[in-house]
This record gives sequence, structure tokens and C-alpha cells, in this order.
Amino acid sequence: MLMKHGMNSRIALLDCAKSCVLASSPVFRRQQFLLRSLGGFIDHQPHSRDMQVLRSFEVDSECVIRAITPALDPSRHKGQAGNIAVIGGCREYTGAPYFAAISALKIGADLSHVFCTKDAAPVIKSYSPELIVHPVLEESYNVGEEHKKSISSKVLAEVDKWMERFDCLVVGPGLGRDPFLLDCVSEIMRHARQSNIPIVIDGDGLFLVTNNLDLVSGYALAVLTPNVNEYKRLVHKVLSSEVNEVDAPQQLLSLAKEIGGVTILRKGNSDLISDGDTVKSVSIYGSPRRCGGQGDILSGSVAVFVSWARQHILAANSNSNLSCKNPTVLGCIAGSAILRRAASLAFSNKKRSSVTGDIIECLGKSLEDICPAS
Ligand SMILES: NC(=O)C1=CN([C@@H]2O[C@H](COP(=O)(O)OP(=O)(O)OC[C@H]3O[C@@H](n4cnc5c(N)ncnc54)[C@H](OP(=O)(O)O)[C@@H]3O)[C@@H](O)[C@H]2O)[C@@H](O)CC1
Ligand SMILES: Nc1ncnc2c1ncn2[C@@H]1O[C@H](COP(=O)(O)OP(=O)(O)OP(=O)(O)O)[C@@H](O)[C@H]1O
Ligand SMILES: [Mg+2]
Repeated sequence: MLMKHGMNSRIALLDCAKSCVLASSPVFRRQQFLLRSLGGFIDHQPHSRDMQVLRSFEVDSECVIRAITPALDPSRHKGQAGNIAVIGGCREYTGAPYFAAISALKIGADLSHVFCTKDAAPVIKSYSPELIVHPVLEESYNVGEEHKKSISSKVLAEVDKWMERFDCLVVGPGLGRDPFLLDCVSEIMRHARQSNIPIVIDGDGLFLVTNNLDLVSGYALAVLTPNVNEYKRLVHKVLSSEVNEVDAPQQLLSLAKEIGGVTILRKGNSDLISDGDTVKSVSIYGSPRRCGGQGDILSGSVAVFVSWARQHILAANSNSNLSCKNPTVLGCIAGSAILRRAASLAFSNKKRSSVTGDIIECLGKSLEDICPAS
């Protein structure tokens, strides 16, 4: 299946493949033809042996979702089903934090906050009145050198006021890469960690963490959700090697272990999940559309399911019937499966025109089919 690449790089890949075909032997030409007719670029296509290996890690995601999703109990009050905060949204990107935050609500969280830059806030607010939007982050262009320290403390104080109420942070969707802003976000992450709040790290949050591994190293409540590029950067940095498709589960396991037992959800044709102890795979059918924003839905969904999984494991007091007891792994399994089911539903309705908003609209049905509300 196609990865999300720019059109130019796709054309370049095709040109390269064409010239190989012209220059190659008849046997090679026939192999190229067969691979093409199976539909995909060869360098990213998992081989059937690899697919078989992945299948052996496949998990019963429906069973996990049923176990951790809380009942709709009238005695519960607002906030108990989840209070999520997304740290992201800057001048360039307003869609990504919105997708993550609204997905958290559509899965079933009670409250969803966004902490973003002042420029991004009115835009994100205008997308939805459901979100609580805090225009607190600052980028370098807006801050004189002499004010950096005081502004940084102010940003941190604004987020700290709310911190203890959050069940999970999502750091990175549409965050951008401004150095001053990323320094402030590093401090926010350190405080979240001191308060034992789970952190899902995606997008530019992964850019930050890959260059500052101490932010997450050894923190069992950290979840990294890299796409193909972000994974490559992590593997280069941490394992000093190339991505290994032949033994992908083993490499993911080593990577998670090397970062001290964080949970990593490696996104792709199959989503692979590891906490350094175990590897799970979610391969249920999703969508052949690779429109931008699906990873953002995933990060918001995983945040809610991690919160629910923590509540479940705590309440079950080690009597959970699930073999895996790590809430971050359980949250990744559930988030991945619900997103993929929603993407599949959206695609069956809208085909080529299905976009991220259509998938978000299907999150409710995707969960309802497994856990009916009544
Ligand atoms: N509707 C929206 O608002 C959406 C917004 N989105 C948001 O976009 C952000 C990037 O996420 P993505 O998925 O495009 O990153 P990815 O595939 O690693 O990079 C592709 C190439 O671009 C480059 N590059 C990236 N960021 C860069 C930067 N700030 N400055 C300079 N270069 C940058 C990168 O270069 P490299 O890292 O290799 O140097 C690579 O070659 C992230 O915040 C995400 O949440 C998405 O969620 C989609 C929907
Ligand atoms: N090749 C693929 N085939 C099928 N599903 C895929 C494929 N690649 C990704 N997915 C699905 O899409 C979800 C999002 O992954 P993707 O790689 O698009 O993230 P991303 O690049 O971070 O997205 P975003 O555009 O939000 O930043 C994954 O959880 C996975 O289920
Ligand atoms: Mg992404």
C-alpha cells in the first residue's frame, strides 16, 4: 500500500523504477511487473514472509476494547471518562491539534483542551465550540531575547494550573519546530512526568524527543507514535542503524527497551506496538487513502484509551482477564483498532474523496459496533 509521500517523490520513484525495468534482464522485468501488478512501491512493501511474521503478533483488539471501555454509568460525573490536553497548534498548523482533540471527545472523553500559540487559538476555537482552547504558547518571532525567561515561566505556570486535572497529554500534533516553543514544551513534559501523567508523543513532539531522549527515557507512561519518517529518525538516533523490515518486531522491541520501556506504536500497513517486553500487531483493515491527519486522530484516541486502560487495571486490582496489563500498550491497541475501523467505514462511504473529517465522523460507530452504549 502507498505511504504518504509528496507527489514529486512518487514521480521520482516511478521514474527510477522505469529506468530499472528498461535496463534489466527479462526475469527481473517479469518480477517488476508482478510486483507492480500487486500494487505498490517495492521498497516499502512488506514481503509475504514478513506479513506472516506480523500476523503471529496479531492481538484480539475487540477483547481489549470491551475490557477497558467504561460503561455509561449515570452515577459518574463530568471528567471521569477522561480529561485530555493536546499541546500543539502554531502559525502553520491548526488542523492537527483540532483533529487530535476532537477525536478524544468523539471516542468518549468528557473534556478536551488544546494549548497552542496565540495565532492558532482563534482558528482552532472557530472549528469547534466543544474544545477548551488556551492561547498560551509563544514562538521566537514574538519574543525578544530579554523576555524569554519570564515568558517561559509564564507559559509553564499557565499549563501547571491545569496539569493535575489531566488524565493524559498529547504532545506534538501541529506543534511546529520553533526552538523557544520546544524549550517551553520540554518543561511542560518534565512537569507532567513529575505528576505521573501519561504522555502521547506525536508529530513535532517526536522531533523534540528524538533530539532530547532524556525527556522520556525510563518513563513507562510515555507513548511514542511515529510514522514512517519519525520512526526512521528514532532508529537512526537510538540504535544507530537503518530500519529493518525483515525483523521489524525485534527491532521495535529493542528500540522500546533502549529508551527505558516507553511504549512505541509504529504506524504503517500494520500498526506494531511494543513496550520493550512484548510486541503486538494490529492489522485489521483500514483505508487505502493516506490523507494527512489520520495520525492525529490516532494520538487523540490513544490518549483516551490509555486513560481508560489505567482505570481498568486499577479497578481490576490485578484480576483483569487481559493477558497484557500495561495500560499504555492496551491504549495503543484500542486506539489503533478503532481508528482503522473508522477509516474503513469512511472509505466505504466516500471512497477517494474520504478525508480526515469523514473518519472522525465514523469514530462513534466504530466503537459502538464493539461496545454498544446500551
Ligand atoms: N492539517 C494539519 O494541520 C496537519 C498537520 N500535520 C502536522 O505537520 C507536522 C509535520 O508532520 P508530517 O507528518 O508532515 O511529518 P513528516 O512526515 O515527518 O515530515 C514530512 C517532511 O516534512 C519535513 N518537516 C516536517 N515538519 C517540518 C517542520 N516543522 N520544519 C521543517 N521541515 C519539516 C520533514 O523533514 P525532516 O524531519 O526529515 O527534516 C519531512 O521531510 C506535524 O506537526 C504534524 O502534526 C500532520 O499531522 C498532517 C495534518
Ligand atoms: N500503508 C498503510 N496501510 C494501511 N494503513 C496505514 C498505512 N500507513 C498508515 N496507516 C494507518 O494510518 C494511521 C496513521 O498513520 P500515518 O502513517 O498516516 O500517520 P502520520 O503520517 O503521522 O499522519 P498525520 O498526517 O496525521 O501526521 C496508522 O495508525 C495506520 O493505522
Ligand atoms: Mg503525524
